[in-house]
Amino acid sequence: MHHLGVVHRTVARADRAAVEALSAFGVATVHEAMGRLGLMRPYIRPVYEGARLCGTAVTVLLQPGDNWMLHVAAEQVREGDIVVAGCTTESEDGFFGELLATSLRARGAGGLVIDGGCRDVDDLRRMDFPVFSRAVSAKGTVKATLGSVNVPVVVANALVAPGDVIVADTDGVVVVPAARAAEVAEAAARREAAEEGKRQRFRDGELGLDMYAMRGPLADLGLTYVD
Ligand SMILES: O=C([O-])CC(=O)C(=O)O
Ligand SMILES: [Mg+2]
Repeated sequence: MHHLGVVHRTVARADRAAVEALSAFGVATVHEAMGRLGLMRPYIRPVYEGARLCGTAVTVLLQPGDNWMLHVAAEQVREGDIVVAGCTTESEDGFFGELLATSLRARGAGGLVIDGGCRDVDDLRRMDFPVFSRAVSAKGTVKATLGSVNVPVVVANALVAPGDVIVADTDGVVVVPAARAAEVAEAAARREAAEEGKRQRFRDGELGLDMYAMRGPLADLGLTYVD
């Protein structure tokens, strides 16, 4: 089967309870909890301050300067999905704006991640429809070439399969494979608990040098203090 011109209607979405659990954590915690994997490149940024999202991926493979497949994807969206769009070739055009956001929201989508451009940012902020993109661009797009929906897509260096969990906040975007969602949520909770312990010790004035037993290894390497 060709990779372009295909729409998969059946998606194995990550377990809802696991998605809900992951939504409580920040991107850095989720990334660490899954073994420092799954991060998109940091050029993908929220289009307005404070945007955040968590949900299951409906994936889109776009052609440069063409947003046709976003409309095709809208029909495949279910409550709690995030539309995640990669592009066959780098493109910063404004594929997405408030009209498409209105459509996606009506279908139950919780946001968009796009390795392309986005426009109508003031409206998106007012709507509080979270979008993470590589660019903001007023340049319009056409509807002329086929891409695909719900195929595995590489988005900003991260492989996204339909149904994977996407978590995005001010720190970036992380992809959790659907099969790992519950396990990663548990690891994230353990990590947060451990960090709370460390936070209290730092607050009390303890130094990382002592907390992490770093003095010995630093001396072994010959770190020298000079008065
Ligand atoms: O219409 C478009 O092509 C993109 C856009 O600005 C919108 O969705 O509002
Ligand atoms: Mg518009």
